[in-house]
Amino acid sequence: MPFVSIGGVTLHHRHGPATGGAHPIVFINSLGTDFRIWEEVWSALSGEMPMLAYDKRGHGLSDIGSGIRSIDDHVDDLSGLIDHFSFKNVVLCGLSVGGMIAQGLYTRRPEIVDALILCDTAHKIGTADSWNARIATVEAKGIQAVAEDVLKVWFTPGFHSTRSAELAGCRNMLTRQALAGYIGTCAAVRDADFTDIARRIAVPTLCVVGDQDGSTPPDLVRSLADLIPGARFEIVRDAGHIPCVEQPAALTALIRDFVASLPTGKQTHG
Ligand SMILES: O=C(O)CC1=CCC(=O)O1
Repeated sequence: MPFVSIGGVTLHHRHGPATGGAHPIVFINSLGTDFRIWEEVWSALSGEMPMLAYDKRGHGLSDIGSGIRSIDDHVDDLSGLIDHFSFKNVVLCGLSVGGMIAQGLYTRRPEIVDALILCDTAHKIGTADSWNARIATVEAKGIQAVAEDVLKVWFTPGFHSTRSAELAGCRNMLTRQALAGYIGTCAAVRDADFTDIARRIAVPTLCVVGDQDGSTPPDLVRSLADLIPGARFEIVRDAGHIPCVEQPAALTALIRDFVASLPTGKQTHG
């Protein structure tokens, strides 16, 4: 079964065959999602590079361990998981809070990270007031009470009107997350500010965003790219906050092209 205990936290993961490519890629999912959001990207890239995806603490089938105090708790788990699989020269591909976790891991262990793909993420997401309001609503009424607003930022109006089964499945995924995992991760995002960290990123970085992302809009993601020396910035058309679900082919093409452009040995700049 695809479970491993890292520092006492049971993590649910998916591990692709260690074939092809000099760079293993590790997918890190967003708030309220589990690693199934990468399914179509995973299938398309399968065999091209070693791959790892996992449910972060308090999400999907992973445990919450001792709780979530900050992004650092998620970084602890990711660090241990990468060691468990003896991955080196890693490309971290993080979506939203997953992008913050990627930036956190790079800062802590730059020697194992060769490149970053920062998807629909930023150095700072939302405001303390917006996160506190969401936390209060979820504490009082459950995730269900914020689900329709969240789904509006996750996906474009076109997705809402034409892909009703996927929308329903994603609603189920969101509303069935563990309350403590969801609330703890909301608070971790609220308290995170990676502005100074982003300025010091010295590995090749691709920042990518859906053109209709209502959570981390293109201008915000562009401002993240502007902070990171040499970062590439790309927009995925007809996508909201989760292009790996809404436009997996376009995102896969960007990932494939970026990974192919990486030198086989680590190269830093900045
Ligand atoms: O759920 C949202 O509002 C979008 C989001 C913000 C941080 C994250 O990981 O997802």
